Amino acid sequence: MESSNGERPPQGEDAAAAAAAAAGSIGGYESLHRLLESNLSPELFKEASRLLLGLNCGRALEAISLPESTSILAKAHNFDVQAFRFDADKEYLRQPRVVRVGLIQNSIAIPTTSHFADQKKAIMEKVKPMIDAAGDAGVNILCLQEAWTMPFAFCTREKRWCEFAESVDGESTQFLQQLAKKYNMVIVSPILERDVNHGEIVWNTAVVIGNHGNIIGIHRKNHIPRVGDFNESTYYMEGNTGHPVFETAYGKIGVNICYGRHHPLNWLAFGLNGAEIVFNPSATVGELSEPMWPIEARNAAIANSYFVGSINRVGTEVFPNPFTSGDGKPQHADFGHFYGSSHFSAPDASCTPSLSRYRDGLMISDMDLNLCRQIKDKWGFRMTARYDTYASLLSEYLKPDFKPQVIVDPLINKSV
Ligand SMILES: NC(=O)NCCC(=O)O
Repeated sequence: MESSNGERPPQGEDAAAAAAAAAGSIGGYESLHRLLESNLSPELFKEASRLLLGLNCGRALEAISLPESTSILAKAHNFDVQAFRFDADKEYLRQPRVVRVGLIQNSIAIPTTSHFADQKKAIMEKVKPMIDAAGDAGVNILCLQEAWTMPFAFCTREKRWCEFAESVDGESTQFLQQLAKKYNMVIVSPILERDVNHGEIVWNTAVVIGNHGNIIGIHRKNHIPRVGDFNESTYYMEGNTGHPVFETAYGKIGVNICYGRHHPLNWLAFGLNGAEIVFNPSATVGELSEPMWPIEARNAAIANSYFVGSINRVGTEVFPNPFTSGDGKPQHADFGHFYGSSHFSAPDASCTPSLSRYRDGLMISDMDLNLCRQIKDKWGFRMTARYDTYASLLSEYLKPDFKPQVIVDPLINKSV
């Protein structure tokens, strides 16, 4: 059946998703992939997928099957699960290094007007079955979304939301440490951090928890947005942890938190430090960034010969007090639609389809990390980069008397 605007409503969705679509929500179609799948012939869909998602080792990415318990949890708790496999070529001197990696995207659990303690508890209760599903599926490294323990309240500029901040070894870390140990899984936990040893200031931080439940280290968000309603500079400053790469039991990982994905040199720095997988836990809305979303992480994976796991939260979060965007438009009480669409990108330019644009989800991928070096050998980007010239340009640029290297056409004003 077609709607009045000629679009087919989503197929096989749950009631909430169908209601969102019927209401004309920007959530509408679940993903580009599913939109194409439901509208193209199988033959054309295969070709469109090849063009959009690329090929891995000359083939379309294969879906992998997961244990029944994962599907049961997904059904019972109404989240999307998708799982794929990235291969690498066979090598004679190295065994394959296959790791199973997971990404979790979710909406908040109860209204932002609820007691803060209840909100946090409800989110943790909501995310727990998704972590259990990842654990049951044998995920080795799991990453949650940016500031996962709270609504993304920074649009409001109200300081009371700072109450969600926790010390690095606080409540959410302790909760995840048990699960990391239980499932022998590395967990990346992006939170609002309260730095108790430095004047109780607040940071946007990812805590990296090892598979023994130990805290391996932290990374603080390097680039703080000042765009649209993303007024995060009201709450925390640019991070002071550089570009650490955490060598875990399953591979070398980095975390490029949200807005850092717009900065190619930020991605580069994790690559120079040897990352094999970089996570990009995010919170971003459709009107602002959706056209950029499938491009930036994928480009970073290609340019730096590593895998990228991109995560965005889901849903529309409505806040108690309206705020303005400082653009002369009417005040409003929500950011807009967080469009989910979490996915993986690989160094060979292939990528998975995305999770739902409006449902909670768990994306799982097996990835042979040998692909990183194979692609470095094939394309030689590290070898052909001109780091010396970039470094000297950057050091000149930082000087107050920097002059851009522009050669003006002496005939620029001459009429023809
Ligand atoms: N959380 C965050 O940094 N959002 C900024 C908006 C964007 O980068 O799309």
